[in-house]
Amino acid sequence: MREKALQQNLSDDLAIDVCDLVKDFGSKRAVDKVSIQMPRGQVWGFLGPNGSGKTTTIRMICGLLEPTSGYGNCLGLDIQKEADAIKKATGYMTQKFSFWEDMTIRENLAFVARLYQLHPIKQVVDETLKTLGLFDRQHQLAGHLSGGWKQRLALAAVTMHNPALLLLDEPTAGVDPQARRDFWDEIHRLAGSGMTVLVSTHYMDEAERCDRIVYLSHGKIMVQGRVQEIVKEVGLVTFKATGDGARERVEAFRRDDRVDYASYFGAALHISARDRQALQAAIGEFGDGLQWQEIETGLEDAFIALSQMQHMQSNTSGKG
Ligand SMILES: Nc1ncnc2c1ncn2[C@@H]1O[C@H](COP(=O)(O)OP(=O)(O)OP(=O)(O)O)[C@@H](O)[C@H]1O
Repeated sequence: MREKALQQNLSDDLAIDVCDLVKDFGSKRAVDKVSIQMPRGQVWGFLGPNGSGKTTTIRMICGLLEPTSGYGNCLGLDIQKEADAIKKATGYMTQKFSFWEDMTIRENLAFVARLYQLHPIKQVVDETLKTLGLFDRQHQLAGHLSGGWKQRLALAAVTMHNPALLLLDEPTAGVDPQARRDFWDEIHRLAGSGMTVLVSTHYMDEAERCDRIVYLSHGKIMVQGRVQEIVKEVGLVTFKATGDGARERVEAFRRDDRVDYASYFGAALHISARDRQALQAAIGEFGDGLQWQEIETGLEDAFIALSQMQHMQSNTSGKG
């Protein structure tokens, strides 16, 4: 009854408007009271460690999985009562999107066009091939394509019916950097034409290309906002050290409780903490002989620190 009353507060102006979504698999809570209010026409990134609940949330949003509790709308449609209409109005690219490998690109797309009852098939397929830059390869077998072209074919298949919302679950996993960049150009082109895109990813450069980020951990939203807002909210101070022996000091800093995060990358040691004084004290103790410089905290540093903090919190509450 209460949910029904609350349901009336959902906004049709939002592409996704879900509240307190919970999903339990047996005794395991995969998604824990997730609420997302996403305006139309934007590109949002869905981030979080493996198993944090991204796929499960996406599947509930597009009506493929019934929530244990919670409610919401997707494109103004009730995620529980209007799942069929949502499926028609969305494009969902799963992590293991599959094709008929022994069929050509054109044949695969024609098959999808028939599934969606798109007419006239030839014209729809021609347009899709041209828009996605697949026309010259239309007669290649899907099974012979490289990872990047396979993902492009998958994108063609899920956007062919011109969905209002595109849900992409780690679409560029295992794809080389140039192909990832091309894929993201396509995503922004689609967003420019009015499509709303929610994309889960583990890549920071991709996260930085999103209008907003939602970061999940253990089924809960830990933080959301623009990249800069998130970095600020995590509130880390970061120092970078170069010089002989920088790499060898990583372990010492990692073991130190005053340091939230230590890592070696870009030929430099990076250490971060929320407590500046504590961090400087640690540098004073273990950082001798290195060249230190304070730098802006990157998104990756912020996320790794977040997941480590969350990990420590759950260990502590587990012990309690
Ligand atoms: N059908 C299922 N039955 C039981 N447990 C499940 C099922 N689907 C997901 N889970 C569990 O729910 C949790 C969240 O999984 P989910 O796939 O949503 O995470 P994810 O953030 O998408 O992970 P990844 O980044 O690895 O894709 C995991 O612990 C997973 O093992």
